[in-house]
Amino acid sequence: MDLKDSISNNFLDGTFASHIERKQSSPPSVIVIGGGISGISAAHILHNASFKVILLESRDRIGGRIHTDYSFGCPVDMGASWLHGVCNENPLAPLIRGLGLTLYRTSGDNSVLYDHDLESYALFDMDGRQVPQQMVIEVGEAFKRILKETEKVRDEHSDDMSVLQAISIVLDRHPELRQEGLAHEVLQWYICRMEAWFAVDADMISLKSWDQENVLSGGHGLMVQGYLPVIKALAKDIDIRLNHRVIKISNGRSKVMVTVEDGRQFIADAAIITVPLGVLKRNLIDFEPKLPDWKVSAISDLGVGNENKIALHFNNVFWPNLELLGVVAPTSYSCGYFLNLHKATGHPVLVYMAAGRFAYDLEKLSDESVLNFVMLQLRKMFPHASEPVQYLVSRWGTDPNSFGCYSYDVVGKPEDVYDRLRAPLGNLFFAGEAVSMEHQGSVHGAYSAGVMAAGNCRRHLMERLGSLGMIQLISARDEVLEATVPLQISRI
Ligand SMILES: Cc1cc2nc3c(=O)[nH]c(=O)nc-3n(C[C@H](O)[C@H](O)[C@H](O)COP(=O)(O)OP(=O)(O)OC[C@H]3O[C@@H](n4cnc5c(N)ncnc54)[C@H](O)[C@@H]3O)c2cc1C
Repeated sequence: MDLKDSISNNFLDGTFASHIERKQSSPPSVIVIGGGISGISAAHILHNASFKVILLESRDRIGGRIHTDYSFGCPVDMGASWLHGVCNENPLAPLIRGLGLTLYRTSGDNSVLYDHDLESYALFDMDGRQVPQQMVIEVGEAFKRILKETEKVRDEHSDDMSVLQAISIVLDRHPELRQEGLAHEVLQWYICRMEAWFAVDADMISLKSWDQENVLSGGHGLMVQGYLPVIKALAKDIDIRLNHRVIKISNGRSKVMVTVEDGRQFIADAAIITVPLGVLKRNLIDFEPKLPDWKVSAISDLGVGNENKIALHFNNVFWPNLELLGVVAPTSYSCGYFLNLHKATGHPVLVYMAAGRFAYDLEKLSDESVLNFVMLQLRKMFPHASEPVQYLVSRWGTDPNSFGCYSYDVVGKPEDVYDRLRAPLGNLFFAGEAVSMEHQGSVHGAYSAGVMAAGNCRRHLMERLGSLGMIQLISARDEVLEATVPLQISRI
């Protein structure tokens, strides 16, 4: 590219940086770092507002922690798969219904413990015997009472503690809530489900924060066609550069210069950073000037959990028509469960889900060993289970593009951690699921964070660069209101 091309491109090679003045008539330029839903939504908004936008993504694909795999001949989400909050207030609802995507609702508003209605799962013990449904229901009730009692423990202590610690205090106080034998294993399974929601073990979940999330109404719906169509729709017409791993961000008074792994440099009026918190924690991006201490401490004050999925594709369906098939065990670490995609999508696929320390431990094994382990679990329930014809193993914890699955509140989390994470630094704006105070760890939270960062960046540049009459400002909200088709939900 010659100098002339570089200038007209507006994203300039660093060597020419000192020669460049932004032409009064040219639109402001923004570099978005990270091509997950947060970065893509930010780029989409700014692109529609006639800003010059370039998106730099380290992987060879877009979507980030949304990763719909099609190698089974059907969509399988190896990252996010549920829309949490199947309601019109969900910021993603208009887009999803506009695209005509179907949701399979796995739970209603009053679902027991987060995700699933009791009627649609079966638990088995280590010897493959099904746990009587009455016991599953009774222990579920006991678990709810235990959690209710932990609220008193919370009120009594000014310092935060882990949910596990609080449960143990409650069980000391209320021996009648303790469970023995098989019932104890079922209680561990409920704890395992809770750990899966936060993607960390119960000894790391904050008692003060665990139930403070503003959960949207409408229950939880699986994206039957996968999440990728949402990403593709938002990514349309955006200048996306794959295999561009950002290693350095220099934040000047009027320009931001971004350097990628192979040494190429891009310059724009502002940048929006949406890389995962796990990546920021590893200091894989060099900031110049260095990030202030309050930002560095915010990055370390929020946790990142881990969850992995092992998807199994079979020739035939040998399991019952239920949504979840669980194995109970003496510890929550040893409990496990399979999501039955056949019920939701009609495809013969089971997805084993592992969270917390266990998810990290699985990543120490080869794919083949992981498969062997998961098949052992499955054969506890169904001794004659056939071998899968294909399988997939995720490794979100060690993937250098994510280093974890999503953020969680650590025990003793400072109140203002989200404000500090989100706060811009001059021409640098921060988005991504981890900066979403209300809906952290979710796709819709990441989306909203991207929309918000784009809005803040746009306002900042308009103030800084003067009035931009030529810019046609189209907000996400305007587009959203056009979609009037209802959400398509099965199993209501
Ligand atoms: C296993 C799993 C299950 C989940 N289940 C659900 C669910 O059911 N429902 C739900 O709502 N949410 C779920 N989530 C969470 C949800 O996927 C995330 O909150 C959301 O997708 C995050 O989007 P993001 O844009 O903030 O980050 P990401 O999607 O991670 O995007 C960040 C992008 O930055 C890129 N990047 C990293 N480093 C660099 C670099 N140096 N330079 C350039 N690019 C870089 C990454 O490759 C990535 O594409 C799940 C996540 C996982 C992993």
